Amino acid sequence: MTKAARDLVLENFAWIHGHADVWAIFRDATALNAVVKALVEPFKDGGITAVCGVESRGFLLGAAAAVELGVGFIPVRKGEGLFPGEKVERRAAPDYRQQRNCLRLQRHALTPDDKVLLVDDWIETGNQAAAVRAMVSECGSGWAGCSVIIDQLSEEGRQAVGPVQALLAFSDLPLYQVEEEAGREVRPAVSRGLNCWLGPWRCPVGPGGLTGETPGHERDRRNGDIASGVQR
Ligand SMILES: O=P(O)(O)OC[C@H]1O[C@H](OP(=O)(O)OP(=O)(O)O)[C@H](O)[C@@H]1O
Ligand SMILES: Nc1ncnc2[nH]cnc12
Repeated sequence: MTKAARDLVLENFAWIHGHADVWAIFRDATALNAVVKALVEPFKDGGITAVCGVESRGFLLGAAAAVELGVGFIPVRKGEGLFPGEKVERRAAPDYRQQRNCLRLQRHALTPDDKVLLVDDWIETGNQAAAVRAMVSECGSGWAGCSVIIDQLSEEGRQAVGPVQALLAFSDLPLYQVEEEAGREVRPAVSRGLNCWLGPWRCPVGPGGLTGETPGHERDRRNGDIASGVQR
């Protein structure tokens, strides 16, 4: 019997230092194949004309989903990379790491005849998806919704992104075993990830203090524990 996509996701998913390693799912040929097929299945007869994907995990999954659906792929760039032609742009509201991304889509990629499906690995605040939806709408195209591996949306976030199909809910993921990874007892293994980055920090030490970015300092949102001692 063929293993279900969600089982293969759970088999391959890993936490590394509190961060979700979704890339591990893509490394496994069987998991990747099953996941892509499962992501598009609910939309097979939905009249989708294009799949959108947000850089970078969304590029990989979105392009594979587009091939599976037999439609083209529309990239939404998040970085500064070269992207020829006229663009539609949105500064998305903060993502799950409190970062504000400038999302860009090529204006000529969409027409009013299009009906777009956004494919991504994970949706949390929904702010990237909401920004993509707004850009698609600005082009006059239709919106089918989102297909993702992991759904971590709040009810409020869900309103903004339209119908969402997911292979797993966030609560289906294994817990992150903090003390196992550290090899010593640090605190109870209660967390389902430390993915909320604190972003810019300020240390009130020395003349004028110090500032910087602390991607390595994360907060466990589940129990509100500041793991690094750095304050937001
Ligand atoms: O629902 P939101 O809070 O808006 O976040 C969703 C986005 O977060 C992840 O990307 P990430 O920023 O981690 O970039 P990556 O794909 O380059 O790893 C994920 O692939 C989504 O695109
Ligand atoms: N908690 C999370 N970990 C990894 N990628 C994500 N994308 C959205 N939320 C995420």
